[in-house]
Amino acid sequence: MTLLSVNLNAVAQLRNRRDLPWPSVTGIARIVLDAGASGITVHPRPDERHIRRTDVRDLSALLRRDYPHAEFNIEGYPSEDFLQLVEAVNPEQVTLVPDDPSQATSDHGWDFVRDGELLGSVVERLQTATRRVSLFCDPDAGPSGIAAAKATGAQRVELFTGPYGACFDEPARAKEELAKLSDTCVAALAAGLKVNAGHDLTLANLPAFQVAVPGVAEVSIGHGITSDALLMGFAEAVRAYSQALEDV
Ligand SMILES: CC(=O)[C@@H](O)[C@H](O)COP(=O)(O)O
Ligand SMILES: NCC(=O)COP(=O)(O)O
Repeated sequence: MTLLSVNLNAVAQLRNRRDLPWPSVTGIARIVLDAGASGITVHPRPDERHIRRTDVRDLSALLRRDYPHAEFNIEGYPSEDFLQLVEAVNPEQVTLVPDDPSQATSDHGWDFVRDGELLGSVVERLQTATRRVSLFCDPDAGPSGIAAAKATGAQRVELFTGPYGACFDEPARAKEELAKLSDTCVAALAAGLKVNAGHDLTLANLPAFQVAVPGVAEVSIGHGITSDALLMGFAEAVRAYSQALEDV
C-alpha cells in the first residue's frame, strides 16, 4: 500500500497571514494523523514564508511525544542551515530538492550526474540507521539518471509529479507523463531504490497515477489536500457559525 504523508506548507501559509497562532500547524497535524495519514511533510524555505523553523521543531516534538509511529519528512535544498536543522530534529526522512531560494515552488528534480558529488557528501552526512535520504527526481530521469542517483547512496527517490498534475485534463499529454514516471519508477525499483512521489497530486489525478505507476512507497500531498479540506469543511464551519449567532 502507498503511504500518505500530508504536507502542511499551505496550512502554515494561511496561518502566516496574520500574527496569530491559527490555524495551528501542530493542531492540523494531529487531525491529519488521527485521520490515518502515515506522516507529515514540511518544506521549510529560507524566507519562512510558510513553515518556520519553530514549526519544524514543534512538529518533531509532537510526533515524538504523541505519534511515535508517524514519519516526519523534511524537504529542502541542502544548505548548511538546512542540514543543521535536520540534524537537530532528526526526522525519519529528508528529501533533498534542488530549489533556488527565490523559486515560487519546486519545479524540477536533481541532475544526478552533475550534482552527484554534492549529493553523495550530503547523503553520507545525513543518512543514518534511522534517517533515510530521498532525492527529488525528474519524471524523465530514466535508467541513466537513476544509476547516478543510486551511486549517491540515497535510499529513495521522489518522483516529481508536477508535469503530470499540470496536464491531467489533457488525456494524451497525461498519458505521456505517466509513461515517463512509470519508466523512471521501474528503473528505480530495479536499482533497489524505493520510490516516493509528489507535487500537484490530487484526489482526481491520484487514481490514474497509482494504476500507471505501481510500487510507490509514499506520496506527499499538500496543496490539493488542503484545498479539498476547505471544500469539504466550509459548509460545516458556516453551519457552526450560523448556529452560534442563533444561540444568542
Ligand atoms: C518538493 C516538492 O515537491 C514540493 O511540492 C514542495 O514540498 C512544495 O513546496 P511549496 O509548498 O513551497 O510549494
Ligand atoms: N513532495 C511534494 C509535497 O510535499 C507536496 O506537494 P503539493 O501537493 O503541495 O504540490
